[in-house]
Amino acid sequence: MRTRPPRSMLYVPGDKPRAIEKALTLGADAVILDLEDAVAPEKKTEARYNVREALRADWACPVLVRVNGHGSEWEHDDREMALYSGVDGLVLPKVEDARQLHALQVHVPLWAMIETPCGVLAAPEIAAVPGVAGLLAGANDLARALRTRMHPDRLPLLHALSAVVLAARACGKVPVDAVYNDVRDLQGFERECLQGRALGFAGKTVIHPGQVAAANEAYGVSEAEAQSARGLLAAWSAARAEGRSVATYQGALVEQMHADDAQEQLDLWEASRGTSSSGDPLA
Ligand SMILES: CC(C)(COP(=O)(O)OP(=O)(O)OC[C@H]1O[C@@H](n2cnc3c(N)ncnc32)[C@H](O)[C@@H]1OP(=O)(O)O)[C@@H](O)C(=O)NCCC(=O)NCCSC(=O)C[C@H](O)C(=O)O
Ligand SMILES: [Mg+2]
Repeated sequence: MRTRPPRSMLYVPGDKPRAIEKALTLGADAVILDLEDAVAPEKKTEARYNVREALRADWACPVLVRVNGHGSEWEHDDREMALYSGVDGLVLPKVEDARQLHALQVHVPLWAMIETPCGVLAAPEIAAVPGVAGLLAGANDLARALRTRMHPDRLPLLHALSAVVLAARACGKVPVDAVYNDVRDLQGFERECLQGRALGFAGKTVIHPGQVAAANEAYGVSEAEAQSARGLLAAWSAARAEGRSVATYQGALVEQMHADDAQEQLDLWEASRGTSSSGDPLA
């Protein structure tokens, strides 16, 4: 079966049963049940209980749990509950040191959040840990730590965001972009998706039902893109049949890497046909 990285990963606060129930049907490629920053300290135990119950449900997509941070009083119990309940992966917030991950003896994929200056600087070692499936950028914590402000074009964060993409891609792992805070501003969200895709992210973390479809579309392969990939591959095959390793398609240079990219786009297009539950986006 062809697989694809998640286009959308929906955070759902662990202390909001209504939102958890709703998340079952929203069409996200993955759901992250959150026990960390979306849950107040006095609600941590209740949220962990809710998440344990939620993991029993029949989900159409992989379900991950974001546990509380390394060294927190809740981290151990969160992790044990999630692993015991059959979670599809753990999201680890504010990872700063690969040794933290090497020490974890778990059997599920790890998604490391890069959201501190130390995390950005250690991203290459974190991404290289064998159990790490992907890196998630955390723009809110990064902005706070860098003493910058959230900015429409994200200029102050671009270096860090690109560092996340570089580290993940260098290790064959999945880079996932940060959340967009203004849930009423769909246009701004779509703009940021396009920017994230251009930077090399494979998908986006989202925080509201209204953002899911737009992320799936922005990070998916459109019919027009698939068509163009087919055309490029035909031009490339014709050139190769004549012994050439350079071609043009619609006036632009085509070499092996362009053909590889077009083939990857076509594979993703095929994998994403039908519902989001067809195939495992996190496999
Ligand atoms: C951002 C929100 C607080 C907005 O809440 P609200 O104004 O209540 O939303 P709506 O009234 O528009 O909600 C409409 C219905 O949708 C459901 N809903 C809302 N959010 C979700 C969700 N995430 N998943 C599933 N369903 C959701 C509501 O229940 C309403 O349903 P109904 O009753 O049927 O009308 C809120 O959206 C929210 O809490 N979002 C998630 C916040 C979160 O998870 N935060 C933590 C992750 S982000 C982060 O930590 C950043 C990162 O670490 C960093 O550093 O950057
Ligand atoms: Mg954060």
